[in-house]
Amino acid sequence: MGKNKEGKGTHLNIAVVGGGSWATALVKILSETNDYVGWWMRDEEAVMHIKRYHHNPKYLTGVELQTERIDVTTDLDHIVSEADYIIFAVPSAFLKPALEALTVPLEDKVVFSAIKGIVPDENVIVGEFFFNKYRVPIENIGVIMGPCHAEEVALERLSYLTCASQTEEYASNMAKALACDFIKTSTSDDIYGTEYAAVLKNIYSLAAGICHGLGYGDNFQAVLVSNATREMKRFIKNVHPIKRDITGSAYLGDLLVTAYSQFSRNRLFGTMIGKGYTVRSAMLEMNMVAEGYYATKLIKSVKKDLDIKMPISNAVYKILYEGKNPKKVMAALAEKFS
Ligand SMILES: NC(=O)c1ccc[n+]([C@@H]2O[C@H](COP(=O)([O-])OP(=O)(O)OC[C@H]3O[C@@H](n4cnc5c(N)ncnc54)[C@H](O)[C@@H]3O)[C@@H](O)[C@H]2O)c1
Ligand SMILES: O=P(O)(O)OC[C@H](O)CO
Repeated sequence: MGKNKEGKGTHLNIAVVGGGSWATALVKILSETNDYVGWWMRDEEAVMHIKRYHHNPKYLTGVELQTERIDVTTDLDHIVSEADYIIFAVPSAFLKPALEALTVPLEDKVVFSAIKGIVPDENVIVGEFFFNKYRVPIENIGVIMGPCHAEEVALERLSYLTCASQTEEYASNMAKALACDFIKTSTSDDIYGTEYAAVLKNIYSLAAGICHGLGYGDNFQAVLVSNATREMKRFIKNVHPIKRDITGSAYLGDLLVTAYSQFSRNRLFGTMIGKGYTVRSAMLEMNMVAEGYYATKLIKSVKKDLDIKMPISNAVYKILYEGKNPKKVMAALAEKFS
């Protein structure tokens, strides 16, 4: 790793996999700081559009991309072969299908997940999925987490990201690669805790949205978020008991941004449910993916052998997957809060 041509950033052989909002935001950041960014997306028309007009036609369309530094393609093998560090930013529900095209090994790569979800059928977080299915050593796995909406990256509003890996050098290299005028970065070794926090905060954001849609006010939302923080802490402590400060920005910070922000996909999805939309109609309304919808179901399988009280996740499950009345379920949940 060294300075890039303008001497202002770093150079890592790095690539981003994904064509949505977060992948686009990460490519924008990395092309500020790196000479070269590989970028895979599945949509050939979008690739042509980006090369010609320097904008993603579907996501963060206002962002002008520095395409002279970006190698954008639908050829996943090419992107993976060229890179040492690969960031995955495909919604968890589509990760396995996206990887079907991959024929080159990942074992010798440094694999970072920017995905905040659980892999369907496998019922594991993304880091574990790459370890189990692609034989990526745990030391080569990292995650990029923290309270950061792609839309605010597009606006270059100051944001903070946490790069976690059990190999300090990889976390630190990624943190340097992502740091720019509007992104501050820090490192961590808590790859499990930060990933689970990001999965859970999406479910709690759905709950916040549902309650907002039902007409609950700020006073109640604050109590919901306090209870969600405790639920998150109980869960993470149980699945990966190490010393951590749950009030850190990759844990509580991410919960707060997703529960309160106007940009939150999960909160928006939940708000629609609270207002009476069906799951199907809420999905059709959104051009984007609310990860919490999938996580609500999958976290149940992850925790089935664990004795952890998770009243908020259970309430969201009842509403989304058992068709229970949101008003009644949230009223019953509210009785359990303190
Ligand atoms: N958007 C953010 O601000 C943000 C921030 C941090 C992390 N993340 C995480 O990044 C990941 C990607 O989220 P996003 O916000 O970029 O998603 P998005 O909703 O912006 O984009 C959806 C992506 O999924 C693809 N897709 C949609 N339907 C598909 C299908 N049927 N098969 C295959 N692909 C399909 C689309 O082509 C697009 O690339 C998620 O895990 C999310 O939690 C998002
Ligand atoms: O708030 P959401 O649901 O759009 O999630 C996006 C990011 O995870 C926020 O950090």
